[in-house]
Amino acid sequence: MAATAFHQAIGTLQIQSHSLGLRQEISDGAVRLPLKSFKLELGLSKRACYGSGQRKLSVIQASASQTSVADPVLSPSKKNTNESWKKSNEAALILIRHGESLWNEKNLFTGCVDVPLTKKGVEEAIEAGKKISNIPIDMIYTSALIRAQMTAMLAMTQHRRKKVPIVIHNEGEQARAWSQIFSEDTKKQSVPVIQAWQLNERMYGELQGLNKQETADRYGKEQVHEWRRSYDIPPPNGESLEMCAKRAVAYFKDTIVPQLLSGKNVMIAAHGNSLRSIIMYLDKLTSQEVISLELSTGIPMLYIFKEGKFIRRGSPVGPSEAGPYAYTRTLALYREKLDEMFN
Ligand SMILES: O=C(O)[C@@H](CO)OP(=O)(O)O
Repeated sequence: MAATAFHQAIGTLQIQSHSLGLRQEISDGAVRLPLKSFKLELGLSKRACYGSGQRKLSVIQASASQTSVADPVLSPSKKNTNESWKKSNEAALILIRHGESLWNEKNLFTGCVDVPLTKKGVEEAIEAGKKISNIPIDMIYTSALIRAQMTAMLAMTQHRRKKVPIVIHNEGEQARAWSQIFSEDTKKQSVPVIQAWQLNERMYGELQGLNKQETADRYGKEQVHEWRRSYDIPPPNGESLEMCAKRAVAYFKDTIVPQLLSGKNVMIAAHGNSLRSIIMYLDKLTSQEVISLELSTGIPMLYIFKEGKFIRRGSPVGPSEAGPYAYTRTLALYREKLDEMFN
């Protein structure tokens, strides 16, 4: 998939929802919002979809008629692949908070302490992988912490495209030289995994390793809630969400957005607070609104990057359902190609 081809993409998807048979609903059943066009979706409530405890958006019906093919799964030798790909003018962005860690289980402040997943966390990561198994992924970004890396790798074991996630070692000349791949075909069957400390969990300062309940008992619930969820109040000697955002959002804008602009579909596996700061940026949440933003472990969130805008598509539903593929023609076609290739 040529990066330049993406820039040449023409035309926009302005398909009326009636012709697609799309309906959109808030999954608690309380609100139903028929979409007039994809564009209107931009006007949906900012807080419509975060994690299992919150309201979720899901598409419940789709019958898109498909005419052109933006086809990243066709083998490179097949004709029309490049031409077809040029027609795609969007990229998928998947955000996943890691599965439950051993310190989540113990209710300890974790921050930048590098703790692995529990068995439940492993299962959550695998479940998350099933949910995104039909969404194209060309690049993976994880934090430098093992719980996010485990989550990304376990999720990829479920992907139907069966590309191999390969950790990129850029830490020195020798690391680069010794990890080279000498087959272009093999490279095409792999997904680079970039590890970046900037995506790490917020540094929790002197709370790291303390029990959350005991800390609340000692310092008061309100104080601890301020440390945990306010935008600009840091925990003792730690990072506020604002400080975390400075590095996480800067990395997102400087490194990840250019990949999306070039048409690459990206997955980010990171943490409650580094992802809260990125979502705050993507959804233009205020410092007040971000206080109530909670992310569940192992629930993937999907955004479509199109014409320079991020359009939240909600949490992908089960792989057997139409789910988020109904949201865009490109995703629907990608899934159709996977069905052709692997069924
Ligand atoms: O302990 C942590 O590192 C984080 C995420 O688990 O906790 P909190 O929910 O308080 O931000």
